[in-house]
Amino acid sequence: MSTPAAEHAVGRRDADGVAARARGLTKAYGSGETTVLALDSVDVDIARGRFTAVMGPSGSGKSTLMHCLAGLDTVSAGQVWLGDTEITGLKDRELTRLRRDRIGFMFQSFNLIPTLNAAENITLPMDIAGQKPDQKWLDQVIDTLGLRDRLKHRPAQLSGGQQQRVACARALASRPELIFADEPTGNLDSRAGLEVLGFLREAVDDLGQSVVMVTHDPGAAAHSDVVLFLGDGRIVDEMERPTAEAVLERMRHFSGSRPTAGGASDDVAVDVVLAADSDDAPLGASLDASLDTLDTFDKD
Ligand SMILES: Nc1ncnc2c1ncn2[C@@H]1O[C@H](COP(=O)(O)OP(=O)(O)OP(=O)(O)O)[C@@H](O)[C@H]1O
Repeated sequence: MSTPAAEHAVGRRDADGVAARARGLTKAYGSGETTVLALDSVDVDIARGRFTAVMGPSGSGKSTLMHCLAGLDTVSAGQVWLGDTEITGLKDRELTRLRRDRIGFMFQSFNLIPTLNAAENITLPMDIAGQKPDQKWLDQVIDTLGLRDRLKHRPAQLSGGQQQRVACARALASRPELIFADEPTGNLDSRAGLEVLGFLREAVDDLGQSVVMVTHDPGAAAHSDVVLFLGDGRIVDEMERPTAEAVLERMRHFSGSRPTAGGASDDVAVDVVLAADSDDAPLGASLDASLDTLDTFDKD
């Protein structure tokens, strides 16, 4: 999945400002002796119109950072903004509306509703919100993602890659200010994963979207404009125009990396980069995941 940074244009950095921002962002889980400091006073700017990857060893705080930036989790201290809106301190109802109207989500598990076809899944968040999609934009997204002839198919009738493309279209449908993608290629074989990364890249380059992607895969991170490296709840490094090799090298030298259940995190990264193509993409989205989706796009 290695793509030299030079192969793609750098997203429109700085020109359009900051899509999300955090200052002194601190998140602690638990209390007393069992407190875990998942994020330790993080300052970060997520540039608008760029593709940002977040990497780091298991337990370094990647998901927590994404959840706090997306208003899916509360913070212990510090401030978070989406564009000019400070989201820390918003009430649940306001946060739900902000997520629904201004943020797109992609998850490793696709989170599609099994009983709805692709077209219905794509517009579900907007349907729930009572919003009418901009048909011209929607057509552009559907064609860019190559989903035109799959719109009537249900998730079980689609490959894993196609399901993730539907999830990508769903995230793009309302033209959100920022798309958060949590391991979007984690359940895909490397060919389908490459495709999805290519579409995220196009969403940034051709459609002007802003994307933040959490990944363990240096090959996936190489599709981004900039990689933020987390270690022990802090941003410890940043890499512009990453290549898979440079990211892998950086990960190897990580200090404070914590072992995962399956082995050291660096080994995971190496495995993913070296993994051979496989055609056995997992199919089907679980009902639990689908219910999570409904929660995420909750009505107000
Ligand atoms: N709900 C929770 N309760 C207690 N501790 C938590 C909770 N969620 C996360 N943590 C802890 O916070 C730290 C950061 O977790 P986080 O999931 O953000 O890491 P990560 O970098 O995304 O990890 P991974 O790569 O394994 O998904 C970890 O030590 C984790 O155990």
